[in-house]
Amino acid sequence: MTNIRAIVTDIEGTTSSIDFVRDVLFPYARKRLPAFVETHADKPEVQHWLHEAAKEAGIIEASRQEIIELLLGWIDQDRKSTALKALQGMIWKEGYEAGEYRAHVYPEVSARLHAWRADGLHLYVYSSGSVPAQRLFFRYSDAGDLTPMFAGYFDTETGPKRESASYAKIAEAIGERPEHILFLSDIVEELDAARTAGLQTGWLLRPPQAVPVQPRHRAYLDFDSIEP
Ligand SMILES: CSCCC(=O)C(=O)COP(=O)(O)O
Ligand SMILES: [Mg+2]
Repeated sequence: MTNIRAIVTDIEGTTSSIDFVRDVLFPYARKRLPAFVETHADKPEVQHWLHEAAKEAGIIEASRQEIIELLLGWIDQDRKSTALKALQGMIWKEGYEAGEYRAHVYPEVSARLHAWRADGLHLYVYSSGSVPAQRLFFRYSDAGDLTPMFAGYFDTETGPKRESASYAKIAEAIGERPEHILFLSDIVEELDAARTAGLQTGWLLRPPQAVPVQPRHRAYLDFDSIEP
């Protein structure tokens, strides 16, 4: 890799385990979502995202209960809906602040982020989780508060992660040429989209995943093997 000035990393499957998101965060949000919506539906931000969810599903006239059912179904499908992610983030906040869980990060990640920062690289996050959820995730990580490592955060309000236009927008927002940015993810379609926009790519294949014989992107088992 040459001339990397910025690294943009995905979260789930890249800095952190899919199991933590699936087995801790999603069930926490699922259990509390109905009461959260009933309690906070009068708040403009909550109202906005409930309306966006209904719009996305094409059910504008839906009752509150129908929207709750819709959102619970989306949690089960792991649908990367911007509206669902925003609402999940608000619910997770309560869990982090109550000390119910800490966000998982793989053991080598914190040291690597510190080393890259010390080398003058600028670090960013791009995840389907909402930006507030990303900030909470790294603030309450099991490696301590990692938010000082990151210069900025992007979510699907910038655009879907499998569309190259999203990466072009991120490069513009960061103020770096795409070829000077390394995007890290566990999802090959996201990496394909980033490459189409001109970014360099790194494919995190955390064990027990097998590295294909001819991977479409440079493959890494962990952050220690990445030399930007
Ligand atoms: C940081 S919020 C929790 C993760 C989440 O909801 C999610 O969808 C993560 O997707 P990613 O794009 O990081 O693979
Ligand atoms: Mg991922």
